[in-house]
Amino acid sequence: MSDPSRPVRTAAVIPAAGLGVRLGPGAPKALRTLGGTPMLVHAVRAMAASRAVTHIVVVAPQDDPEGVRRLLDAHPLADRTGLTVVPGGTTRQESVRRGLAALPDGIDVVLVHDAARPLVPVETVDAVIAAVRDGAPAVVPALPLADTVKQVEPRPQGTPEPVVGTPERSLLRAVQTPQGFDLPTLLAAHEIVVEGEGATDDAGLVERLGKPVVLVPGHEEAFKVTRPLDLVLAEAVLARRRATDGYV
Ligand SMILES: Nc1ccn([C@@H]2O[C@H](COP(=O)(O)OP(=O)(O)OP(=O)(O)O)[C@@H](O)[C@H]2O)c(=O)n1
Ligand SMILES: C[C@](O)(CO)[C@H](O)COP(=O)(O)O
Repeated sequence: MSDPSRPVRTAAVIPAAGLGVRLGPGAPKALRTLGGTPMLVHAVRAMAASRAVTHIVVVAPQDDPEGVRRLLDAHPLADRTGLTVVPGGTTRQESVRRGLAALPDGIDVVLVHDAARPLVPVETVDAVIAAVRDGAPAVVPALPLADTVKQVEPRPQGTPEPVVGTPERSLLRAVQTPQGFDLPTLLAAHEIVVEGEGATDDAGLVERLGKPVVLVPGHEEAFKVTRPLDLVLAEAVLARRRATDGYV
């Protein structure tokens, strides 16, 4: 049983081992720069900006975790935040699992945050942490959709796809990261869901446990850098922050 007099300790796992195929040729996505600074460094700073986060585990591209450690050591964090770097796996789910295995003892709340969402504001991070600390086992930042969504019967690329339905848009949300969990819940979720039958996010694994997942408001600037146009938007957001907020 947990000791109620012990302070809650919060850590963040940052999966950063993806290739960034949709962004096009180049270095692994997390190592590409935004305003001259690697996207991963922005993402690590975004987690460290929350005073609640005491430790960060970065899950690095498999081929060079030592290089990622050197890169992060060259961009030091405040002393209150510990840092571990481990090599990633071939899927996001596997990378997150490796990050969870590297957490230090004594962590109660864990955030999982895509390196590919480098500009999430600290207010969003803190809102997720607060909701987990208030007792929700799984918390996800989310936004309403701007586009109408169609369900289709998939066809090979270039062939028109038949529409089979139009889900009611007001009931849909686009989910972001960081997603926050009480640690035993996320560990249990990763344990029961086998690779290949996974979900595209960690909260999806928790849903399969039958545990409640709740949403808090996401933020437009927490978008995922996925395609080349996202990089243009990220550069613009960063330039505005640097000009107006003294952001580094
Ligand atoms: N094997 C993988 C695949 C993805 N990720 C991480 O999961 C996050 C979300 O993934 P995504 O945006 O899909 O990144 P990529 O897999 O790099 O993109 P793509 O699918 O275009 O290759 C990213 O921070 C990515 O680095 C990871 O740690 N390990
Ligand atoms: C976790 C996530 O960012 C939530 O929107 C998303 O599911 C990751 O998807 P990807 O295809 O791995 O980028």
